[in-house]
Amino acid sequence: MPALLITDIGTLVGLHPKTTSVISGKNMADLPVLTNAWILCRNGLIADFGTADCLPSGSFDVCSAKGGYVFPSWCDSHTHAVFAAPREEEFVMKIKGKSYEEITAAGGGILNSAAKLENCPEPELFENAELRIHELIKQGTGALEIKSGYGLTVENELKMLRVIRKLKEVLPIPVKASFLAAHTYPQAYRTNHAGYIDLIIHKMLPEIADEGLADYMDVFCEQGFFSADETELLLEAGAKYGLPPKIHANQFTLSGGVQAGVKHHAISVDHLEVTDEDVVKHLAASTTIATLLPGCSFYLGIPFANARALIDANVAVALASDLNPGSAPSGNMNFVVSLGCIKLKMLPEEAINAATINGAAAMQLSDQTGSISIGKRANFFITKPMPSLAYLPYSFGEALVNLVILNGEVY
Ligand SMILES: N=CN[C@@H](CCC(=O)O)C(=O)O
Ligand SMILES: [Zn+2]
Repeated sequence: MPALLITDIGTLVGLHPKTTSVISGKNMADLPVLTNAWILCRNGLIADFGTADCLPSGSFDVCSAKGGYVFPSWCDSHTHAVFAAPREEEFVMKIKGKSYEEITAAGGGILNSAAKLENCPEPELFENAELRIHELIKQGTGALEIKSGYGLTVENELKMLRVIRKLKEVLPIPVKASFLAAHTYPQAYRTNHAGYIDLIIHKMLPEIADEGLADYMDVFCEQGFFSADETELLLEAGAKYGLPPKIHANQFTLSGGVQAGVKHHAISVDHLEVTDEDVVKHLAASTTIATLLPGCSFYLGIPFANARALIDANVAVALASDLNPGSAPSGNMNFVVSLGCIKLKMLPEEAINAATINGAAAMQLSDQTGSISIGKRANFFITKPMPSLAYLPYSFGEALVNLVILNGEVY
């Protein structure tokens, strides 16, 4: 593969040193940039960058950024991107005034997706997801976490995780898999919670570990789903198989999920639409990342997470899409960054750090992506010319990504 030189970059964004793996608190407002820049990609990696007054010499393919901004690819650390079918029937119920809980009680929700997935052959599930993810890549996403959790039986959880494994093999971006059988109780275990937890711990986990199908252990810790005690039991079981936690916590209530996650050294606790001082205190005293999902709040009409309190307490905040058919049907990270600014009151610099380097950290990928640093994967996107950095989140909904470069090649 020939080296690729990108010239005429208006502003090159996110020049954190390669040693910076995560950014917390007030440091999140610091987003180093270089104007009138170039970047050189070799062997799939960032080989060098600099300013237009000292262009590198040698023979390369050359591509002009035409004055646009170059951003490190979005690192979307929380998605449910493998699903069989959308659920726009629930969308219409929602428009008519039904809540997420009411829709779930009426046969919608996670069990609706599980029924659709049960009837979807594995090759079709894979093709659907692959197409969906290619659309996300065109919108700037360059690293992705994907959860199981619409299987809820041994067979169907394995089906989901094998689809994710195949996606890891064929996609040009790094992908991480989280095992989320503890997403809800399947119908057969509605009144036998202990039985389902037993199935997860003694049947699913050993098989998944045996095939190396998951990177993380996930639990939906929420009233009506999995309690904090059940979450702890599941996290302990996951740890025995070497799966660190990344969990759903405090989406609707103070579920105890944050405290359970922190206690078990979670890489991240995600959602946090509901927080209190104790939650913030626990996160501040830990290295656990707070991953906020404003697309879910926007779509469901639930409160937005208190990003300011978390940042003020020196917590590392990441932003992710939560792409799923029930509570966040968009995986467009440009919109997520806009919501981070508009609804979470994050500065553009904070939101961009949250969706790049901190997203990478929430997937333990910041040694290879999430910033423009020599030696990292050459994964970035070029925008149309913009008047300023803040213009990207400001002009929400505008398609600003002009060109995507992955592994040093035009995508
Ligand atoms: N909260 C739990 N899981 C998903 C929603 C899943 C669904 O409704 O299908 C979420 O992260 O929002
Ligand atoms: Zn989720």
